[in-house]
Amino acid sequence: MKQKWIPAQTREILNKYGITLKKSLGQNFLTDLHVLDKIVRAANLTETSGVIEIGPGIGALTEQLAKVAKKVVAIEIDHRLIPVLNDLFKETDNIEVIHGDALKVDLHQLIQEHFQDVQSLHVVANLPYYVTSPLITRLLEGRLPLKNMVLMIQKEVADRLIAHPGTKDYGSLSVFVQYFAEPSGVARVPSHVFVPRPKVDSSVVKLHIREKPNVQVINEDLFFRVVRAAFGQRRKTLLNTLHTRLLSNVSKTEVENLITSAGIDPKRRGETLDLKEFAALTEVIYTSANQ
Ligand SMILES: C[S@@+](CC[C@H](N)C(=O)[O-])C[C@H]1O[C@@H](n2cnc3c(N)ncnc32)[C@H](O)[C@@H]1O
Repeated sequence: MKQKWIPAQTREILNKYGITLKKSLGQNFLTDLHVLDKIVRAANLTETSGVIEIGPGIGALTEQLAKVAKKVVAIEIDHRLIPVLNDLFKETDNIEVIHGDALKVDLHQLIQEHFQDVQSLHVVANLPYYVTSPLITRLLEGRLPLKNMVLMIQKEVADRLIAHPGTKDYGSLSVFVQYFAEPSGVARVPSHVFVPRPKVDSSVVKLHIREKPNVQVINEDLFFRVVRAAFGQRRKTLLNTLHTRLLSNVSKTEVENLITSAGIDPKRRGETLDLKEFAALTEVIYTSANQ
């Protein structure tokens, strides 16, 4: 049966299977074909694309993705939804439903097993809000062979992903995401298109995965430690926060000299630095520690 993905029908499916939605799993289901279509179009899928969907719910987005992509593999944590998805898609041969936790599933293995025959790979999801940051981190850090990710997330988090240096939303998550990807906003989504309505506003963002990271860094682990330290105390100068949070084993004057030698004013605040400046800072710290 073709679904219309309107609220009444979503409730009907849930009633039929005796499912009450769990807030703890971020279960706010999309019930608007226009929004679903916007998400799918943003991913630039073709008939040779593979899609990993996280949290298919009762399959609203899954169905639209499968109409354009070669194959969709959808990972759903809630076992109660698996029979719903299997029933809905029993006649659709390019959708595979996996019961599992997207934070734990071995995604490299999943790609090996399911996506040998695709020309581009995408992650598309209306993400459960409680795992947004850990999931984005896992997907990017894993260096999966992705072309892009199109994600519906909480508006506040979306604003952080695309934020520029010196703005209130710019933080370590912005730097992390912008290191691996080029993020852009796709759409604001009003809460009334979900069943049930979430308390927060939502946005769709697209992360175009970079072939190489945005900047070259001498040591990635140190780079991200420098970034986290720099944002650790937002109202303090870079000098104070780096001395307190990362370089307490050397004198303040030495920290000051290091920052200056990276071409940065030690009195600036950490949240004004761009990725190139964080990379330069990492280099001087790394070099001085390894002399
Ligand atoms: C916001 S709903 C989206 C549902 C559907 N894609 C839609 O757009 O209507 C999030 C879905 O993710 C599932 N989920 C929550 N945590 C998960 C996890 N760790 N791994 C996989 N799925 C998860 C929930 O059960 C729910 O079905």
